[in-house]
Amino acid sequence: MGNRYMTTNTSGPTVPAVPALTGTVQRPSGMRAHRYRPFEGPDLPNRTWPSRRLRHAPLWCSVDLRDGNQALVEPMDLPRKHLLFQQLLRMGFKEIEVGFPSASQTDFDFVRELIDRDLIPHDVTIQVITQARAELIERTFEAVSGAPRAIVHLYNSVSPLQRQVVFDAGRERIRELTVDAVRLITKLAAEHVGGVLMFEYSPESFTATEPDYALEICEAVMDVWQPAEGRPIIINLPATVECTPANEFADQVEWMHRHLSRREHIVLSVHPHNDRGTGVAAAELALLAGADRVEGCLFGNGERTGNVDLVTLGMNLFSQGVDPMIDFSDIDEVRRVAEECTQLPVHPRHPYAGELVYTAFSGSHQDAIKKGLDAMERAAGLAGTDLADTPWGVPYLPIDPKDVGRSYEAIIRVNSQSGKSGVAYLLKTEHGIDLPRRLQFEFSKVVQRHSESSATEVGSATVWELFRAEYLSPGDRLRLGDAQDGRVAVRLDGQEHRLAAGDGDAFAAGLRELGVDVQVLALSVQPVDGEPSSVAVCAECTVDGVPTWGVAIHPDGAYAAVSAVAGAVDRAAR
Ligand SMILES: CC(=O)SCCNC(=O)CCNC(=O)[C@H](O)C(C)(C)COP(=O)(O)OP(=O)(O)OC[C@H]1O[C@@H](n2cnc3c(N)ncnc32)[C@H](O)[C@@H]1OP(=O)(O)O
Ligand SMILES: CC(C)C(=O)C(=O)O
Ligand SMILES: [Mg+2]
Repeated sequence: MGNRYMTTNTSGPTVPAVPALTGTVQRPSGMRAHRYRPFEGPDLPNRTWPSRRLRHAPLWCSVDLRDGNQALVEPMDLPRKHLLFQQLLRMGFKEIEVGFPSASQTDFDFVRELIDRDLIPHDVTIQVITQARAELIERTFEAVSGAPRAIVHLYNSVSPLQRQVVFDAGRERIRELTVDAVRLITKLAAEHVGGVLMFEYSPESFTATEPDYALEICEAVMDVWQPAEGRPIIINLPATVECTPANEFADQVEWMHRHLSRREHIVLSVHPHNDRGTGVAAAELALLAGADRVEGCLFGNGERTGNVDLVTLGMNLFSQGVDPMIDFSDIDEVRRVAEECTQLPVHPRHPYAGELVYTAFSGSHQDAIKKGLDAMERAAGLAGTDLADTPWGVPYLPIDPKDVGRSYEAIIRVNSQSGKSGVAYLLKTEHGIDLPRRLQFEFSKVVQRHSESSATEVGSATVWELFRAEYLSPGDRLRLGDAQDGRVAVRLDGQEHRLAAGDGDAFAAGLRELGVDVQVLALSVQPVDGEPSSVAVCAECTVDGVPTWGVAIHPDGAYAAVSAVAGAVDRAAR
């Protein structure tokens, strides 16, 4: 059965959608959609990628120092390149494209410094890119001379559009140009002094290229390089401009994966960009479709809308219980270094790393998070395990912020969208006071009134000030004095008395004898950390038949109970 909302099929024209159920009729926008055509990918009726699952991390290659760098307003200078390189090493990247040394003196010098100053760990491979032009290839080999492990990465665009408008050449000519470049690289690689030299080929604009031609050109490249045991080749399939939905990219990758010869000697790599905003999805589906390796940048820096974001990709694996093989445990430091090197801010809502992504303002989210965290603590206590090793299950928080080096401090922030639980969470975590549920309702209205009138966020210091002003500051009707010999001094409506101070109930009985209509419904008592350690008492009372709360904090528990009841009477008169 067809999808009732479908507006096109692959062969027919676009027709306006007419959703039958809601009665809504959508009108054509008048935008010039007729100028654009979908790219026709390979026909792959028996695709296998949809039923696969990602169970392990791919090989990662950071291209921050090349593709990310070439997209910056001010490309990185040497100190910034070193800073980012060191950060990538700390995170555990083992393949790092460090530049385009034939294109810029800075990149050339950077590669030379890495090699000459012995800055490349023995298990790390640097990668350098070059166009298919002899003088640029020769200069590239000069740059990597003496490198212990290096990948020379050759690219040239093979799409029909670029063949026509950039190179003014047909398929044959482009293949010759490519093969000539690979011959030169093969020769220079054989002469390479130093260590291991590997080769990567990218048919640039792969996603906009006829599949049979992309395959033909990769086969021609391999005929020259002759990949074999111990002599692999990296075939990198770039979505230079992301121009297909992620599922179609997956089809393209699976098609290549199945058709490439010598597959066992190929590291099949993908290089997604993010023009449609689906770079991460494209990379994930490409891995299901047979790719072994992903090239991308931290936080999705790169040309236009960026390269695929390696942080999101890696953390997506992590959140499914798969070790990403990259260390994101200090995400704020990674973000700080990336921002310093690229001079680009990371969005506050950036997945896993943005300033606001572990923060809830809205009441129902805060309530669920608070309950989830409480349940986690109980579960850890019952199992006798460390909270950090307890299976994670907190609503609205896909991962434990502590796993990326964040604290719980910013999880709940209060504004006019917040409810009782957020306010209660702040009082509990910042001041150690666990409000009884009905008091949470009462006090959250005080906070709500304040946030609506100020139209701002209410920080935890303000919540505490509001709490003190509401519950802990004496008013005019009833004030307590010293307690002595089981009795407490009271000033009620301007008259001095001494009443029994045994507990809240006895004190309330004394007040009733003085004509105050007060009943104690419940007293909640809890210890509060501090110097000296104190007791907090929340007294649920009725005064003149009206439910009213009083709160007191005091080192002496009995005095705190009396004081809380006095507070309720005093508040009722305000
Ligand atoms: C998708 C990608 O990210 S690819 C990487 C792109 N990165 C960069 O371009 C950053 C660094 N680039 C540069 O500094 C320069 O472009 C250089 C040094 C590589 C070349 O500079 P120039 O010779 O001045 O050429 P220009 O910058 O105008 O590049 C266009 C020329 O390169 C040719 N070209 C583009 N790509 C390739 C390629 N992969 N192989 C061979 N020639 C190519 C074009 O056909 C054009 O040649 P033409 O002038 O004869 O028509
Ligand atoms: C792999 C290279 C050439 C690239 O950056 C791209 O095609 O996007
Ligand atoms: Mg790119």
